[in-house]
Amino acid sequence: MTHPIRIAPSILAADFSKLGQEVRDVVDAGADWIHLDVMDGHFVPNITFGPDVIKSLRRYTEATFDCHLMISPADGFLEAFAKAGCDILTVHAEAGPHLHRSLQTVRSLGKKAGVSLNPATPESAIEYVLDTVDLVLVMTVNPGFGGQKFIDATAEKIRRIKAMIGDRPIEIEVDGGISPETAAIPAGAGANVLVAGSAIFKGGSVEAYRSAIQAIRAPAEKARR
Ligand SMILES: O=C(CO)[C@@H](O)[C@H](O)COP(=O)(O)O
Ligand SMILES: [Fe+2]
Repeated sequence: MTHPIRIAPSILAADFSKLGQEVRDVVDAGADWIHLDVMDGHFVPNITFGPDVIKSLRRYTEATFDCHLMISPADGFLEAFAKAGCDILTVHAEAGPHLHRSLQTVRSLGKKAGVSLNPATPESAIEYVLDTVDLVLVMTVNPGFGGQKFIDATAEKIRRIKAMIGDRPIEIEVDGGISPETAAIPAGAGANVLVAGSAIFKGGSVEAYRSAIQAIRAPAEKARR
């Protein structure tokens, strides 16, 4: 199944003092989804924000809220993130012992279920949950921080996941180190959702966001298969 290329700016790199305006601006600039990085200081060595912040951002746009939960365990918070207005809830395969249950819970809350893999986790970790997910998020850096370098070895993992998925309607997302220079690598391997934080928000204006989004989208669309 062919999905469109989607660009999902990560607000981790936005100006936190005016997050609502940043979300509005990046949607005006052509963002398809808004990527929200939730970090707990336990699963990853950084802390960001929780459901209350997401709920307050929901007022600024109707764009899809793509919530990347870097929290462990995640299950006790899924309902709160669903109620806050997340459309996609992605849990890490490494975050808890009952991945299948977490994904079932997300779907029972009426949300799209995503599963994410750290760079060191093999694709076999998600083999038995593929019928329970709408999205696979392949981390192309180690989670926790923006501004890191894209890990080239992840391209092979994306190709393998694409083959495993077959004709299921699952989207493949990549996250970390995505820029105009690297975007063609994951797109050529089979990813269709590209998260980018620093490469988009470093511009600081709607016009700069628009050209950064286009500079990522163009090579990805050219490379995609
Ligand atoms: O989940 C994460 C980091 O853990 C990401 O979503 C980053 O926010 C991506 O930032 P850049 O690598 O694009 O700067
Ligand atoms: Fe992320």
